Amino acid sequence: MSNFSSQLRASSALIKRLRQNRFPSTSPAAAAAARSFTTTECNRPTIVHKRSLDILHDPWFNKGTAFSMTERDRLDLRGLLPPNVMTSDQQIQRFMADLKRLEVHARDGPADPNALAKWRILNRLHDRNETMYYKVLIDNIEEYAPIVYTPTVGLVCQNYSGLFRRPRGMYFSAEDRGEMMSMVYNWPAEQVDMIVVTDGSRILGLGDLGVHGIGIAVGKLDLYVAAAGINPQRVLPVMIDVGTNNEKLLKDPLYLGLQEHRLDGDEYVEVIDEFMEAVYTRWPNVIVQFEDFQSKWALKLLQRYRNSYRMFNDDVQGTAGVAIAGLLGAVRAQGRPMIDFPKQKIVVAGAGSAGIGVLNTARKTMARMLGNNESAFESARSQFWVVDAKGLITEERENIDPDAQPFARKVNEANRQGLGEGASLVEVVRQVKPDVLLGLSAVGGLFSKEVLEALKESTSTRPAIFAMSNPTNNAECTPDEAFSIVGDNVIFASGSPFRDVDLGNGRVGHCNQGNNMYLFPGIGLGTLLSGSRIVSDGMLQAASECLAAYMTEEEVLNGVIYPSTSRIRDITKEVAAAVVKEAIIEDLAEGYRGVDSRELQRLSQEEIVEYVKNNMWNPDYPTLVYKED
Ligand SMILES: NC(=O)c1ccc[n+]([C@@H]2O[C@H](COP(=O)([O-])OP(=O)(O)OC[C@H]3O[C@@H](n4cnc5c(N)ncnc54)[C@H](O)[C@@H]3O)[C@@H](O)[C@H]2O)c1
Ligand SMILES: O=C(O)C[C@H](O)C(=O)O
Ligand SMILES: [Mg+2]
Repeated sequence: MSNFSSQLRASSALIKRLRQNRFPSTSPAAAAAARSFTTTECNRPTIVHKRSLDILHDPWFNKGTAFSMTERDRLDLRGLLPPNVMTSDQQIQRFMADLKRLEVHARDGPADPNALAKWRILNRLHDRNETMYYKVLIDNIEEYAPIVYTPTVGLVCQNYSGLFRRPRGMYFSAEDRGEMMSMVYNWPAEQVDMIVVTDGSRILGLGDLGVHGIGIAVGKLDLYVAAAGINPQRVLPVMIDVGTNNEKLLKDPLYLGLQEHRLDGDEYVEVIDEFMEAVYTRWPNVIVQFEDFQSKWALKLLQRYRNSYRMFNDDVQGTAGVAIAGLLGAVRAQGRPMIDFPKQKIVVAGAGSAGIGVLNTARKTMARMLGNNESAFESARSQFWVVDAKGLITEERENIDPDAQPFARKVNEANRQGLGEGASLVEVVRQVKPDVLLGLSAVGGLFSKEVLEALKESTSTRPAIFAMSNPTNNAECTPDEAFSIVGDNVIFASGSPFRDVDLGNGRVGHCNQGNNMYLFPGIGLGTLLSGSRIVSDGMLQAASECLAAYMTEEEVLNGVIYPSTSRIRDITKEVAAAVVKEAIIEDLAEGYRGVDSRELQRLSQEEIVEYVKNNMWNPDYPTLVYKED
């Protein structure tokens, strides 16, 4: 508890913080410093140590037909390319014409039957010319995020053995024990800023996909580049292959990973420890994002590493922040102030790492609003009803998961509501009449007609449904079902993208995408640019509050509680700036590159945003200059 209280002391009241500018006005010297250390790197030529075909086959440096004639001469490329020098815009037009051919017979949107074919075309571009790939992605993020990221990335992981062409990222397997410290030097980049690592044990809601889960790390890092502007030469997707418990993969002769059951217990932890030591030895400043580890390990590994390494778990912490921002938006959408959040009755279906992450953070947020003390923390507990595969969790539950224990309903209290241990979701919704129904269960269709009918009796003027499980088929319900059964007034968010619903008479039922993509890129970028050695609770809270405050009053009243993906680069910049600010306030910011902590302290709020913006990579071709090794 004392730890919690000190976090609370470190941060002032939620509402106040949302709009507060706690930074002193800037001195001319600080402003000049901000300008000088934000010079972008892309103006400088890039030195390369290869020429000729080696350049064309290197996606980091290849420009294809956009190599100018002088550059072709300088790099021994004359005659190796068609003679017409193209601009990068012309290249993109040519590429897009090819990509769009697939759309002639396609329904657009998430159920696009050509999604996998589009992924292949984009992946081939990624393999041969990274700059152009990210330009296409950034300029068309709304259209292609669902291809390179959720939901198509799930399909890619499921079909990875057939789709695999060139490797991307690094694989550390149980067979590599004792070798990782040297293996890590096989990666060609001297500098790595961001690693996304998975062990493939719980990919989206698709279960254990073993080594094929590498696709999720690649997809997350695509967003790091596209949304956060992390330099693509400084990202590293990692798969830790400790085996798989997926019986189909164990028997599949075409499976690409270790065909043995997963390591467990101390043996498992030793592998992850060795990996962490190796990557932090080579790249002491790297940030490691843990992704799609099964819940059994996700929370334990987070506790193990979070105070000693610069790391976070996206499914636990990123998801929690996105959910809180959405929950606060849902309160505002009812025409009530955010401070009413502690009055919300919330039913959560799913008590895995994602559900528990949301519950812990929501409870702390309520407690802060209620007065930041133990009794506030205790009273916040009673706002949650948690249902897992065995039904309502009460204190009567045998062998209760210690992480779910704090949310078990007291038996007397549950009985008074006509509920008992293991009560079904529909019974719970009927009796509780919640304001919010939030799903992180990975069970598609869990919010059945019966459950949604029961939600019609909600005591809220505007009930909210968060069907957050991924990919599309795992969503607890669709927006069509939500609006048609519960009513036009409902607030709806889903983890995977769905189309808005036509409610007739020109009215639209808005489908929000409640996905951790709105936070993890900004958390990573903000941590990087602040130089904080850890990712603190305060930094995560600042990220979440920034997302909550991003939506205007008018938007939330119209049921829009998350921004559209087309704004993801802007929201990520703001989130990163909020994270940098919080790191400065908490005295965690040690600086980044030429910028030391004192210089960071002197920056005004606007300058921090500028600092972040100027350090975001843009997909422009640099001039290449050859030098011998
Ligand atoms: N939208 C997002 O940003 C986001 C972020 C993280 C995770 N997720 C999604 O959340 C889902 C869960 O992730 P996790 O790591 O917590 O998984 P998990 O498998 O560890 O947890 C699933 C939980 O759901 C419960 N459950 C299963 N069947 C149920 C039922 N019939 N009724 C109620 N509860 C039931 C299980 O008992 C368990 O507690 C996945 O689909 C994942 O894609 C979404
Ligand atoms: O990957 C996503 O789309 C969100 C989340 O991290 C998940 O595991 O479902
Ligand atoms: Mg995930």
